[in-house]
Amino acid sequence: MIRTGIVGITGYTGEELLKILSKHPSVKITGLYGRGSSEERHLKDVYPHFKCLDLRVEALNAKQIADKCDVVFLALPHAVAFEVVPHLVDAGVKVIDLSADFRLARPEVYEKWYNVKHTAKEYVCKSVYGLSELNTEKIKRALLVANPGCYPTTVILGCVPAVKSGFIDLRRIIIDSKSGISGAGRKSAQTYFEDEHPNFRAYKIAGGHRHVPEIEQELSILSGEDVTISFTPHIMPVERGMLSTIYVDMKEQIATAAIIEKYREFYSGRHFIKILDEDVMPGIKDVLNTNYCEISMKVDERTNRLIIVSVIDNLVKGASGQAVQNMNIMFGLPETAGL
Ligand SMILES: NC(=O)C1=CN([C@@H]2O[C@H](COP(=O)(O)OP(=O)(O)OC[C@H]3O[C@@H](n4cnc5c(N)ncnc54)[C@H](OP(=O)(O)O)[C@@H]3O)[C@@H](O)[C@H]2O)C=CC1
Ligand SMILES: CC(=O)N[C@@H](CCC(=O)OP(=O)(O)O)C(=O)O
Repeated sequence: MIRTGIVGITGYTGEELLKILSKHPSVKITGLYGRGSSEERHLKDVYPHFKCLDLRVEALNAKQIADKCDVVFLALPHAVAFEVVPHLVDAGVKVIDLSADFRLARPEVYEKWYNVKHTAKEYVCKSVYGLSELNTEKIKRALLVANPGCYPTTVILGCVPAVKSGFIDLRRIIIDSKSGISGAGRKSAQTYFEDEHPNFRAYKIAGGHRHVPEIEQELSILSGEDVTISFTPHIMPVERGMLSTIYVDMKEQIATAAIIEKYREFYSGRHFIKILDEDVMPGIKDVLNTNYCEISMKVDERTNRLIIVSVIDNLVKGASGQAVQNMNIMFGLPETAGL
């Protein structure tokens, strides 16, 4: 059994990790860590609905975690884990970090977009960007996986076959994404439901969102060319789910059916990616509580633009589910184990 720890258990993604890992056939949960109280608490005092699990929540102590765990999931806000990661990685513990701290290859880019000093720069080059379907071989050998952001997961999976194919303009990709409120973390979600619900609005428009450099970095690596995007995120009035609509200009005329074929070939054998038939549109309900990403597309013949729609559950494929998929890959298990 893989001895597994979750840090940040009181948050949305920590809870989702526990939900998945407590039923995983190859996992024994050996550590749950939170803050708020330096005293150990029973899990059922944090989450009454997990009363069947006889587990305790402890205060974070990097050295103790390393002794008790083979793998640790970090479900903490950005910049909180800088002190923990080096300790765990140096002790040979595998780490899957759900924050953005190790996603951007250049620490100066991270510092600019996250407005915080990167204090574990030497670990950035040791990390692998954990988009499971695209970096499988590197993830197999990784000690530190930087789990992708939720918006980047829908967007990159939705457009990478087109981006790699050479038939689209890589400087004019327009992305319009909508996220359930859990994407903002538990405290912001509570504030939203108290003050705003059921509002629907855009935010951080015109290149203002920190997922812009992450998406551009990965699409540029995958295509071998500089990719530029326009990205507009929205909050939608549901707890979870994410839908991205991606508009790309085509350099030649290609029929929708031929593009769908290319996508199916690209993702052949990848269990969690479903390329839908022409004119079948995915909705967030179709993927809720699952690790699937469903993708649909159609060519707008009037404008010669390809329009792609990609949906996930932000807490599963967009965070904790993909993190477990990465753990499965790292430990040589079937990718679908526990999922
Ligand atoms: N929610 C989502 O859809 C996605 C989230 N992510 C990323 O995953 C990470 C976790 O997100 P999420 O679960 O939504 O966040 P939450 O805000 O719901 O949870 C954050 C967790 O971190 C703990 N925490 C906060 N500050 C500190 C601190 N200074 N020291 C120690 N612990 C702290 C919180 O404890 P306490 O309860 O005591 O405040 C809580 O357990 C973030 O980096 C997020 O950006 C990535 C993809 C999608
Ligand atoms: C709805 C909402 O507010 N979403 C968050 C997504 C942030 C997130 O999850 O950030 P990382 O994936 O980079 O950790 C936001 O836009 O800031």
